[in-house]
Amino acid sequence: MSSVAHFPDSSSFQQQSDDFVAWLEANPGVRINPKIRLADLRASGAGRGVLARANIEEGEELFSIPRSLILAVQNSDLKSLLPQDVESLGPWLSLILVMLYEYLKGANSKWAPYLQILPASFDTLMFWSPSELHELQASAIVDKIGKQGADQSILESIAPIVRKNPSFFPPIDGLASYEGDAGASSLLKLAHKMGSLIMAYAFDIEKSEDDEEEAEDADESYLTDDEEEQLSKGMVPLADLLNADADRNNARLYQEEGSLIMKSLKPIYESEEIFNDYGEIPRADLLRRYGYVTDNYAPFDVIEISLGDICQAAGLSNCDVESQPRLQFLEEHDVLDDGYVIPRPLNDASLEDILPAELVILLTTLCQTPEGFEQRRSRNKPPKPSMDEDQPALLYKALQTKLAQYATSLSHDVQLLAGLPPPQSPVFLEGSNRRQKMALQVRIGEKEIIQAVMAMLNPSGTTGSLKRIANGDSYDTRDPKARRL
Ligand SMILES: C[S@@+](CC[C@H](N)C(=O)[O-])C[C@H]1O[C@@H](n2cnc3c(N)ncnc32)[C@H](O)[C@@H]1O
Repeated sequence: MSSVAHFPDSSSFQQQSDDFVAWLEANPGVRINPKIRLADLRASGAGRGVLARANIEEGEELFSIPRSLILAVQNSDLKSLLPQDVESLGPWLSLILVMLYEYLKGANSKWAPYLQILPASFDTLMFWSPSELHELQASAIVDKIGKQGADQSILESIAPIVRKNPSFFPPIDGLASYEGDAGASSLLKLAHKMGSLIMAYAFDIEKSEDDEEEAEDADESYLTDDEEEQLSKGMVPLADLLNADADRNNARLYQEEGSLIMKSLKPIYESEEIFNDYGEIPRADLLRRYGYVTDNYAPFDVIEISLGDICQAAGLSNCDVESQPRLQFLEEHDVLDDGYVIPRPLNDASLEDILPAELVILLTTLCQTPEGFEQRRSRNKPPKPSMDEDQPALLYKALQTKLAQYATSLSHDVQLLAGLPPPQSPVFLEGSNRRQKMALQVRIGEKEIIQAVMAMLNPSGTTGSLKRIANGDSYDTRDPKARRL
């Protein structure tokens, strides 16, 4: 959630919104439907958002932003100031570099009134302290934050350019340069701020036909089978001020030749909020990427069970492919993963609906008798996924292992949550308290899924038949994060 504390100068919040809208409207090619307005939603923890002033019809244009106004590598003069090809840094790092440049230009940046309204601090997981992250307990999201990797990329690819060009990247925080530990730490802080803005605000920008022709002329042999990888990122003023709340989505951004146009997807009534779509993301991922959660995303929650947990439950001493022939066999057939994602079972979903085929193949392979496995191996074919025999017991045991890694029980967490202010309450949680609450919501969702899947695997609630996978009893929960090499 964007809280009061996230905006640099909260006292001039409204003035900054007004300046931003005035700046937008002064730019040729910008159209803003008078039926919408930029609103202050800080009281509900949502920062700025866009509301309807009047009833809006389905398919109505809400606003149009010319491509030239997108804060993107192509539109910043940085690319002509540096000798190197900025775009070759890739979509993320190139935009981080350009945003650093524009941000450090201050009032001289073409995007100054826009940069001014963007938050200066975030609740995304990248910024959580170790003790705040601890509140997420055994959630697999903790291993997906990627701070170390991001630090390394910034130091390797961005720092040398920034350090070599102090006139384009003037040091801040009273530093003489971005050299040394203090310089590196100041640069990392700034670059993470830009990276986090990109993560929560930027759009993947499809090329306009003109750009595509230019790219073809420049390099006719250019080919890619992963178009998404090639899409550049851009910050689209106003379009990125729409919040999102799962299925409350009522608007979409259409990328047209010269401009990007936001249109309503359904009738929107006066005073209603206009919501974009951030996708069907689990709350853990919403927290990682956007730094907020709402209960409307709960249906998209998932759990991830690691290969290590499953191997442990099966009684294997480790999950090294080299020393475990069954894992090696699956690896050779490209059906072995480090972790398996199980979605929340909704609407009478069956095990077949929710369990990924690779997981069931792994369970089946681990449950085979030595003779059965040898036969499979000699036929050089992984088994067909099936949950007919010992597989449910093995998965049940692995889920028990997973559940035991969370420090508190589901019922304890539900009680804790009940003691906190509800979403619509006037008491608004700030800082670490809000983070704690969001972590609680995430881990409750994950524990609910684990328990629901366990109930599906063992509907009678007995553990009699589960004893068949007996040699896994010695599992050691001190090594929950065992990873395949
Ligand atoms: C694309 S921006 C939307 C504009 C943002 N509210 C602002 O004031 O700058 C995405 C950020 O808005 C906030 N946000 C989006 N949807 C939200 C919601 N339904 N509730 C609370 N915060 C939300 C989150 O902080 C998220 O990282």
